[in-house]
This record gives sequence, structure tokens and C-alpha cells, in this order.
Amino acid sequence: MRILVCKNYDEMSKKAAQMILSQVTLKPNSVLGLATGSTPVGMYKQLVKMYNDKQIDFSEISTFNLDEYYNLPKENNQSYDYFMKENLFNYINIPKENINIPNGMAKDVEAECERYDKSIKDCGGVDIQVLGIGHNAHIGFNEPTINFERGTHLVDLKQSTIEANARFFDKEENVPKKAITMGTGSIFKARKIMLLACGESKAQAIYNTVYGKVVPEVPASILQFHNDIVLILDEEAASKLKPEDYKIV
Ligand SMILES: N[C@@H]1[C@@H](O)[C@H](O)[C@@H](COP(=O)(O)O)O[C@@H]1O
Repeated sequence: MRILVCKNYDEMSKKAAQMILSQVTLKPNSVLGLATGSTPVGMYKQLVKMYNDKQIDFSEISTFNLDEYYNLPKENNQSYDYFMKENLFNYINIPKENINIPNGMAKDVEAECERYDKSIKDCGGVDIQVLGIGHNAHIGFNEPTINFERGTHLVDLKQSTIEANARFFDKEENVPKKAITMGTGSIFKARKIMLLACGESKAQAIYNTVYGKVVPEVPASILQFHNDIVLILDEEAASKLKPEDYKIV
């Protein structure tokens, strides 16, 4: 695990965007695995800026998002489909047909999950996967559980995740209780993984991810076994790590 610590959120976002830029420059038809949540918003802003400055071209890029709420229409301003358009897709030149997000409104969820996994495979797999992390170390919507899930699946969200995401909804009752997410197995298959975390509230989850036992109760701990993973943290999220284990950038 490579761990880079940035002074603050802005620096973290810039570093993350630079890594995407290198990936896209080296391979213009890269497959990007994308995440939602407040953490990657700054990175998306940087990518839009790079696009406006003609530094990056998304015309051959394909994307796969990690997850989507179940039974929340795309048009709802809290759907992840809406989030991605608002934060990235509306402002760059990615072809619409190259964008993939699980369909949370699918009637046959099992078929939708199979279709999603097959699309990732048919695209040649994810080149670089962007991840945020939940307070309980969930990645995508893979909540702490008793076994690592392989492929895309429907999950029941933990009460703590519902509470954490309630800040985006009018009322907690409106937060969906289920989501469709890529499995830890699918995430792990990405050739490169870049996990972003900021703020003190993520420090314990980061500590457990880096030093804890690899167990499905700490979903992100599986990343210890990945051979090309970088954690990009701000100082607060890194505050429980030993200084000899990270590089300040
Ligand atoms: N499904 C998303 C995750 O992909 C994200 O990492 C997490 C943390 O969000 P935030 O970055 O807002 O703390 O929130 C949600 O649960």
C-alpha cells in the first residue's frame, strides 16, 4: 500500500486528478471506476478544469460507477446518476454510451447485477478505480458483513450509513435503505486503486484499513492485498497512521 498525505482537501483533490490525468494520457481509452460521496467532488472539479484547459480528453474514456441507490429514480437529485452528471459528466466530452451506472430502478435486480458485471468484463476491466470510504470502512456500498461479496449485488444499508447520508436528503426517512453496489471482488479486480479520504471522522476507518486484520467486517481491509493501491489522504484522515508509513506530498 502506498500512502500519500496531502496538506488539505484541495491538495488531495489535485493529486487525485493528476493521477487520473496520467492514466488517461498513457491510455486514452482507459476504463475508469468512479465513486460518489462528498470526498471526490474536489477531484471532479479539478478534472473539469483540466478539460477546460485542454489538458485531458475524455472522448475515448469509459466509466463504471461503483453503486446506485435502489428504487430511487435517476431524476431524483440524490441519485448517483444525477450526482455524476452534476459533478462531472455534464461538463466533459465523455460519450453518453460510455457511461455506466447500475440501474437502481431495474425490475429484475439480479439480472441487472449480472448485466453490470458482464459490461465491466466486456470493456476489459477497470484500469483505475477511485474509492471513497465510509466511517465503518465500507467501499462502494459494501457494508461490514460476514463474507466478502464478489460481484455486483443488492445490499441493505447499515443504519450508520443511512444516518451519514441523511445530510443530503430532506429527512432521514427519505434515504433509501438499499443500494446496488459492485462487490469487493469486482473492486479488487481493478488494475489500480486510488482511495481518497479526508477529515478526522475517517481516521479510524483508515487506521483499520491499513493496520487491521483483513476481515469482511472492515471491507476496505481487503485492499491490503492489492498490488497497486494508493491511499491519498489529508492530514486529518492520516492522523492515526505512523509517519514512517506514509509520504508527505
Ligand atoms: N456509496 C458511497 C461511498 O462510495 C462513499 O465512499 C461514502 C463516503 O462518502 P463521503 O465521501 O461523503 O464521506 O458514501 C457513500 O456511502
